[in-house]
Amino acid sequence: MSHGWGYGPANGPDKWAEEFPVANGPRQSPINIVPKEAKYDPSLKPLKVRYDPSNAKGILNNGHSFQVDYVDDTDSSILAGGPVSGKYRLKQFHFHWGAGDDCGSEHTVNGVKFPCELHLVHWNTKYPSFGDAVSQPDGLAVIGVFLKIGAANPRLQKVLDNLDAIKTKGKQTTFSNFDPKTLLPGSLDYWTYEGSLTTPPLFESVTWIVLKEPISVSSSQMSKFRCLLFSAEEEDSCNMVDNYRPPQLLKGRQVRASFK
Ligand SMILES: NS(=O)(=O)N=C1NCCCN1
Ligand SMILES: [Zn+2]
Repeated sequence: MSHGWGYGPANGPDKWAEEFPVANGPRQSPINIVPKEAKYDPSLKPLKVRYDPSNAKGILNNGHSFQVDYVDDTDSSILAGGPVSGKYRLKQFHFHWGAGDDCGSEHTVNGVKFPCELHLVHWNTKYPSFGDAVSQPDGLAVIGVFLKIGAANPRLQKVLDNLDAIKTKGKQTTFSNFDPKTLLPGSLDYWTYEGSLTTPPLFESVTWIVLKEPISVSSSQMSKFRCLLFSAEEEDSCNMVDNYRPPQLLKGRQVRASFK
């Protein structure tokens, strides 16, 4: 690829394998989840999630999405239990969304796309850092949460209120005192499978934990996501929309359910 990866016709998901051949690997993400084909696993533990709001550090337009970064030098914001062994530290959360309310999520359920999907990215503390963990087969655990059009979400709005300050690629601003647990639905029932990063370098290092229950977002709130730009301040403007990879082949993987 003569230019960086992205989501356009010249540098989008269909082209990623040219620079990142693992794109055609055996455990790529996202996938289409078929609930009737997911096996209930009674040995799966409940998810344990505890975040310290004071660990919130900043919010960044990285040119592909926007992310909220967390201080991860202690075990104060942790995911444990569920399908993972040990403790995974929260690194950041970000979203994927569509140009309209009819698409945008990366995972799908029975082929249904949601308008947006939240990813909370955690790394395995058996490794010294995120950078070390990101390429290990048990290095990351990402919680995926679907957003469904409905009532405006006041907890999400606290994040969206900061997007005007990071409109263009590379812009960042401080973002403090935010507990991402407030973005989770009431039920922590989940599907889980072994997969990958959904963006380059597409490392096959992710234990995916996709929550069954969506959270709400209003159509007006979705419009705020779409005001962000893929482009930098001095470049021609390109709206940040459709920043999602489509579902990939399951290649024999089992999807397990934490619920009956
Ligand atoms: N969408 S994803 O699978 O979370 N992909 C990621 N890539 C870079 C590091 C964080 N996450
Ligand atoms: Zn993601």
